[in-house]
Amino acid sequence: MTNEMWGELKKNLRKSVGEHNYTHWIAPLELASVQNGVATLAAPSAYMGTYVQRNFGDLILGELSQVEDNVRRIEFNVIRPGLRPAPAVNTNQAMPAAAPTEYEPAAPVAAESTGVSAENLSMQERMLRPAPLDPSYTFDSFVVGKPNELAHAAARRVASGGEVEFNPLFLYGGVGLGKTHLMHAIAWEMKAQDPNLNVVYLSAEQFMYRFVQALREKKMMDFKALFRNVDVLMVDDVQFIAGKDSTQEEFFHTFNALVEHNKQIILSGDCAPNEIKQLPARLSSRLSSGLVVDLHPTDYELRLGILQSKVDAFQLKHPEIVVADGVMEFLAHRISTNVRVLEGALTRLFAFASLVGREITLELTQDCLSDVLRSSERKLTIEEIQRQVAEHYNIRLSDMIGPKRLRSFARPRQVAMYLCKKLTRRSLPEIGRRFGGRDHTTVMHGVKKIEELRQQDAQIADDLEMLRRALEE
Ligand SMILES: Nc1ncnc2c1ncn2[C@@H]1O[C@H](COP(=O)(O)OP(=O)(O)OP(=O)(O)O)[C@@H](O)[C@H]1O
Repeated sequence: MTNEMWGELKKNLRKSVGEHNYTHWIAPLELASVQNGVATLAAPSAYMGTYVQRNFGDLILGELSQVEDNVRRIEFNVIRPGLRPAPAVNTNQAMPAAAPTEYEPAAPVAAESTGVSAENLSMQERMLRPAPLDPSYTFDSFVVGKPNELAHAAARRVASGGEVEFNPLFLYGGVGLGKTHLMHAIAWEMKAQDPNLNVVYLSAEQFMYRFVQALREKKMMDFKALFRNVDVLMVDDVQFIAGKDSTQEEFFHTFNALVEHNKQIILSGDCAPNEIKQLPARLSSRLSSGLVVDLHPTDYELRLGILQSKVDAFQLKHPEIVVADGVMEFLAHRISTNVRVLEGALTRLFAFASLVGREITLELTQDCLSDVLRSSERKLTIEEIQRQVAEHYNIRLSDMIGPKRLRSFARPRQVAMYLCKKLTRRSLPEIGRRFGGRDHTTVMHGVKKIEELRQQDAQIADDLEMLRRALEE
């Protein structure tokens, strides 16, 4: 991706986020690299990176993926004072093995904020310096629901210490579903039980970064010794090392040595080990040898529970802010992409409400979050609706679309037409075409009929509500 493309992309962002947000948050960002599906942006401070990630992360990702279709994630690096960011690199370019980088990876925020420069740290501190743990990522703040209950139970079991039962514990799932949160929670819990326990948490990218550093400084023996002496090793986003031959080789040896000594390993990834592309079979089978659990996409109830707990936490700090009825339900319905986006939306709402001193109403929510709501809008297709309705009424899809006028087919057909009209932006003629080439007046009649029945027939009203929920989830 070229600097020109990045410039163009920023112009689009400017339109979406408005002038004020653009000047403060987007304009200072530079694109450092796009590699292996990760776009790295350079921000002047860690705080800025975190803020942008939370509030505009999905928007930026959306724009980036229009230009580079393999971008799945964005990360932020901190520009060290006095250094300009490296020019944006071509995605096809492989990362030079030991290229000196002008950036600190995102994690050294702790060192930065305590004023300790990386150069002054000892070899041991540099190599094993864990990424900071987020104090808010604890078991107490983790909301458990059906989609994550197994992962939560496994994390709790591992955190309770004692005999190592599953090694490694491998947590996987889509973006922003709580993998990192659970890993930090395990680390906090273990440290609370035994403050002397050497728990090292870091991202796979940081593991690679340190490995490359050790190679460059000819400190491989130290690197090996240090990593093999930890009590608990946690590596986030392991898919990152796939295809990086020497890093994955070293990781494999570290992994084996720790397992051999009965040391707990906890890993996370965006998919199951056997689905990680370019990961050698022997490593993938080692990673699958303990307990592999996935975090499923959130459902409506879990999202509502998470929102409730976040609102409670916000209101502890800002008791003056009132959230009107229906706002959380609205957000839980409309933002189903991932929890990070949900949280970002809430943070923005609270910031806005506290600035203007107003109650958080539905209207304010829609105004303040119009960009997030737009980008989270799931584009339902007519086919999806037809399929769901056919399944609900237990009829074949072909009967729903076909010419038969039997009531047992005609009513579900009208329900499906009604939902297509309400939940998609398709025109009546277009809907008619997709229902076996029917005329738009037939669709209009069907929609009207269901609108009437909805008022008179509780069963139809229930069916519609259930179908709408299932489709919007
Ligand atoms: N069940 C939950 N309860 C409370 N907060 C949650 C829950 N799930 C996710 N979150 C919050 O959502 C945000 C994103 O979660 P987290 O960073 O753990 O996701 P992840 O699965 O590691 O994502 P990625 O794949 O991007 O690394 C965090 O702020 C986390 O606290």
